[in-house]
Amino acid sequence: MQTLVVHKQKQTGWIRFHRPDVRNAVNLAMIGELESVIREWKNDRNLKAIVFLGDERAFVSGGDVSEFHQWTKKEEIFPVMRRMGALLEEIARLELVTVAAVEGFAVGGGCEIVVSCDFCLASPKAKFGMIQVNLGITTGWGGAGRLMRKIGRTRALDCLLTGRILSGEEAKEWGIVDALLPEDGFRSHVESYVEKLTKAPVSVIRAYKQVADKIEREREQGTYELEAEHCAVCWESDEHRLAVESFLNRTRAKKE
Ligand SMILES: CC[C@@H](C(=O)O)C(=O)SCCNC(=O)CCNC(=O)[C@H](O)C(C)(C)COP(=O)(O)OP(=O)(O)OC[C@H]1O[C@@H](n2cnc3c(N)ncnc32)[C@H](O)[C@@H]1OP(=O)(O)O
Repeated sequence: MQTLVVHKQKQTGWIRFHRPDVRNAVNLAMIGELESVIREWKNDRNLKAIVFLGDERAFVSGGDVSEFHQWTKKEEIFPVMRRMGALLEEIARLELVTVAAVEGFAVGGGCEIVVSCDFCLASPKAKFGMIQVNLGITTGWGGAGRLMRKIGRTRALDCLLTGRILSGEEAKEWGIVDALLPEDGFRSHVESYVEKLTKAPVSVIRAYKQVADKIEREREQGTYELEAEHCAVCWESDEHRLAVESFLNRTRAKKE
């Protein structure tokens, strides 16, 4: 694997996003690797949980702005958005406890990954934001619908429309983060927390996850296809093109 570091420990699978030079941005290689780990682990009847984590600087900084900008037409970007949206839907529906453990930035698609997990554990230094609006686009991976279901329509619309960045503490107050864990020894605190969440037998965990999934299905359809479509339409706009150019020029200018 080139973009992920994965291992199993006891009955928990650990997936660490690992593209540190671009703050763990999601590119096509990462989507492919994530699909293959999830599809293998979802059939492991011994596994109880999956923990997603990044590093101290970033959990995930969203889609890879440079790589994805080879595609400028909605017909080109829509399949990429829908593919990642479908993967997050699969993650949300796993019969395993899923945990996002966040130390640094979880922005854009990174925040969409967070809200597709059952739990979010964060360091006080973590930062969360649905910042897609700053690029003149919407969420493309189903995160808007999930955020609305998780923290309520008004707070979610505030995050989505303003692109505000929430600190770990604010995100806890807003309902995105379930527990704040100390920055020092963050990973071992995550391990202990996950150990408590996974005391139950596999059959109990799977049963409760089935119930949670059934309730979610009955309440409403997932919105990832709709979001992928909206995002693909916004992708073609001048606002988006200019915002991306400005982000890429900013990082180029820092190097000069
Ligand atoms: C496309 C899918 C869509 C969705 O459906 O949701 C999205 O995800 S849209 C949102 C895309 N993400 C962003 O716009 C975030 C961009 N990144 C940042 O704002 C910042 O990098 C950060 C995450 C707040 C971290 O800031 P900082 O610690 O100061 O790092 P730098 O900004 O200096 O970045 C270091 C390095 O990494 C590159 N980088 C960062 N994020 C991305 C990214 N998402 N895609 C590609 N590259 C990224 C950045 O260009 C720097 O590169 P170098 O200058 O070459 O070192």
